[in-house]
Amino acid sequence: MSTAKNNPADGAGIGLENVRFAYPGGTAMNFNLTLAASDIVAVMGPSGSGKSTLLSLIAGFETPASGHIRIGGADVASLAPHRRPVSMVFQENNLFSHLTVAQNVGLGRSTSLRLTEEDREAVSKALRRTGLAGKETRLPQALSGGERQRVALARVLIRKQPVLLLDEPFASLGPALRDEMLDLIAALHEEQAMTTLMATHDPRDAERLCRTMVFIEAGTVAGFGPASEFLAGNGSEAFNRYIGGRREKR
Ligand SMILES: Nc1ncnc2c1ncn2[C@@H]1O[C@H](COP(=O)(O)OP(=O)(O)OP(=O)(O)O)[C@@H](O)[C@H]1O
Repeated sequence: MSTAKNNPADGAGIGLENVRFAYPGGTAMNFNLTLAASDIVAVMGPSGSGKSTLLSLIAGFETPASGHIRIGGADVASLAPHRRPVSMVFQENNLFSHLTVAQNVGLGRSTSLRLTEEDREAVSKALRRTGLAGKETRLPQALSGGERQRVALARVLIRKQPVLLLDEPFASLGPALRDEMLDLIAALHEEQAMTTLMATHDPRDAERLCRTMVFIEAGTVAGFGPASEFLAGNGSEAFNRYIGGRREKR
């Protein structure tokens, strides 16, 4: 693993220009957003505002009705999800239940699991890096929730894509595991400098990890700027109302 500090060449800038999308019978969404290469970004906003949809559009799981999505300057609109330079980690179900830990990670190199010696070494290294050495032959159901998410991150590591999308990846974990995972992502970002977007409802996640805030409301980017400013209450009134509501719920 490289110990190099953030190198902008490792991440890719992301640009969404008038990206229009609606689920059948759903509200019209329209996203405009420019993110610098290697930024680490919190995507926050009320439930149902469109955070997961935004990530799915970038990953290619949803197709816009119109507009442009650029990654590293290239329009990725016509590329299938597996051809985009993107890795994505969901809240759960990131792993194939019939494959071992090592095989699930190996999929990051070869979807047919035809792995070279170098690939196998990369898998072992990624498992060591994520604290999973010794668990190579386990099936996902024999792991804790935190371990399963670490397997998903090990796969991200060996894919080495310039963009990482995290859709509430720690929502099902307790506070201690959550902190451990945030630290792991911060360390991976330090090493690989991938442009990272994390959808979360928890301002503490954003505070710990993110430089930039994207605030989504009703299917559009309603706020954008330094995360520290938003979290200090200097972002927008709508963001403060949203965060205030969440703080009262705790
Ligand atoms: N597959 C789908 N088909 C139809 N409507 C959908 C689908 N997925 C999401 N929606 C709707 O689109 C809107 C945006 O959903 P999305 O999941 O992007 O919100 P979110 O901000 O990620 O919410 P949450 O914080 O609750 O995860 C919601 O009104 C949701 O009900």
